[in-house]
Amino acid sequence: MRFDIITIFPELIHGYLREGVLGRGQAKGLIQVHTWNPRDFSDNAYRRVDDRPFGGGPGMLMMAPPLLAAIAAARAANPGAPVLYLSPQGQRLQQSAVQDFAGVEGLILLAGRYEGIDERVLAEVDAEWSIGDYVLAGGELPALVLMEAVARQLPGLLGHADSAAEDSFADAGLLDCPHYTRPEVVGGKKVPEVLLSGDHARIRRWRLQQSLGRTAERRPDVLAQRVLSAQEQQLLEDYRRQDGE
Ligand SMILES: Nc1nonc1C(=O)N1CCN(Cc2ccccn2)CC1
Repeated sequence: MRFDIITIFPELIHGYLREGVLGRGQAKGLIQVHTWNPRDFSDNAYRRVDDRPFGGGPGMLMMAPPLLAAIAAARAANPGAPVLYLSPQGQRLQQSAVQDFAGVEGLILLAGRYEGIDERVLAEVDAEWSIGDYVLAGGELPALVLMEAVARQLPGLLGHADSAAEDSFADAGLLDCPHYTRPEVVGGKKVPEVLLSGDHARIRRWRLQQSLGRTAERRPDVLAQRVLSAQEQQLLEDYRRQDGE
């Protein structure tokens, strides 16, 4: 899968790509990442990419011509890839969209800076996406968040094949269950005995029950989006009863 990132800070992207799952994905040839710097497409000697907003107002905006030229170059290198603009005005990125993106050949991500971009650039943007209702300094982190979430879904990218499939949100929208590892006792707290039982069916049931209970307690909005099976309803009732004890 090929990602083309349009950014005036390519090092913010390449620096992060040297480590972790994205770095390994590049090394394995599972993903290719290219950056395009609008400054390289600026038609003035100062490589200017921003200017004051018409109508006044604080801050600067990214000018359209360098961005449009960078988008055209990215499209030529990544034909058919949708152009996504990361911005607080976008639709909220959820795991369902991440899984859909994992199925495409390529993505072009536009990382904005300053107070935003000239509105006329949006004629070349297929969709706007937000990683959350807060305002960052630029779109590079959101682009990396989207890329990493998508890359984790690519077959062969993660060490343990199941880990992406077992992602809590990938498990049809439940929060993750508690996890434990050695030592068995920490601060007087023991590992739940079910996890030491070797009874894998019982362990699976316990983990599902914990995920259901946690989701009900912390994210009832997420649980409301899921139709529970009879077994899941029973597990959740038992969880609530134990919790109430
Ligand atoms: N939250 C987010 N989820 O995606 N992107 C963000 C985000 O905060 N940012 C910071 C501002 N940038 C520039 C900007 C400013 C105003 C309007 C449009 N663009 C975009 C990326």
